Formats: sequence, C-alpha cells, structure tokens
Amino acid sequence: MKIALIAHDEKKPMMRQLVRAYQPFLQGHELFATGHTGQLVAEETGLPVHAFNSGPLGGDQEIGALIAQNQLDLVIFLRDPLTAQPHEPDVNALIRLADVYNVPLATNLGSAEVLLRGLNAGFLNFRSLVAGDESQHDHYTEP
Ligand SMILES: O=C(CO)COP(=O)(O)O
Repeated sequence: MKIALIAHDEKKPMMRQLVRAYQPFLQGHELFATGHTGQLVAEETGLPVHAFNSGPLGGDQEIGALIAQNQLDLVIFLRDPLTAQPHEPDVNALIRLADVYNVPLATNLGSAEVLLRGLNAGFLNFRSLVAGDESQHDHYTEP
C-alpha cells in the first residue's frame, strides 16, 4: 500500500509517537510525506520515505496530485485545528481530493490508529480493486 503521512508542526510530536509505535505496521509499505514530516518519520522508523516539499511550499499539493492519480491508498494527516495555516487552501484541497477518490484519510490520532490497525488486518485490501481506476469506486454491493 502507498501511505502518506503529514503532520502540522504542533502535531509533529504526536506523529513521532505514532510512527514509532506502529513502525511494524508501516514496514513493507511505500511511505510518502511532506518535507519535515518525512524527515521525522524516517528518523523515528528507519524506513525509507519519499519526502515532497514542505507543506507550505507545495507538499500538500504534491500529495494531492498523487491522490488525483489514485496513487495513494491511505492518508494520515495530523492536522492542527487550533492554529491558522498560511496554506489552508492547500490543506483543504488535499482533503477534498481524498473525498473525491474515496481514499481513507485520518485527520487525528484516534482515526489514525483505527486505520493503521485496519491496514494491518487487511481491511484496506479493497484498494487494490480500485487503484488506478476511479470508475470502480462503486464496485461493491456488500461488505
Ligand atoms: O504543513 C504541513 C501540511 O499542511 C506539513 O508540512 P511539513 O511536513 O513540511 O512540516
């Protein structure tokens, strides 16, 4: 699976804890991140991470572009809901695209843990059915 990890500055300590705790679940997957988040994920996990630009310099848009190509299977975006971000439009655009393409997206620690446990349990395997073909998004009639 292709997983994007992003954290606003206030949430970076939380991201450190999350990826350290779930390193075994992340291992074996392809990791992508915005610039500074990518550095800390690589430091904490020792795993290879494809780091894009920093968020305010276009990193969210680069990850959004991957979503638009249906190239991401899971996004964990620990957003800071209490601090105004200069690149708020980019943040909103990324989240909007995840909704357009039905990509599972966690925006807080609780939902991140659920999705990572789901990933480990194989709940995201349906993504291989839709990857690269958004017309297949309504492929299933039963769970
Ligand atoms: O601002 C961000 C996401 O909107 C995160 O960017 P960095 O990972 O480069 O700090």
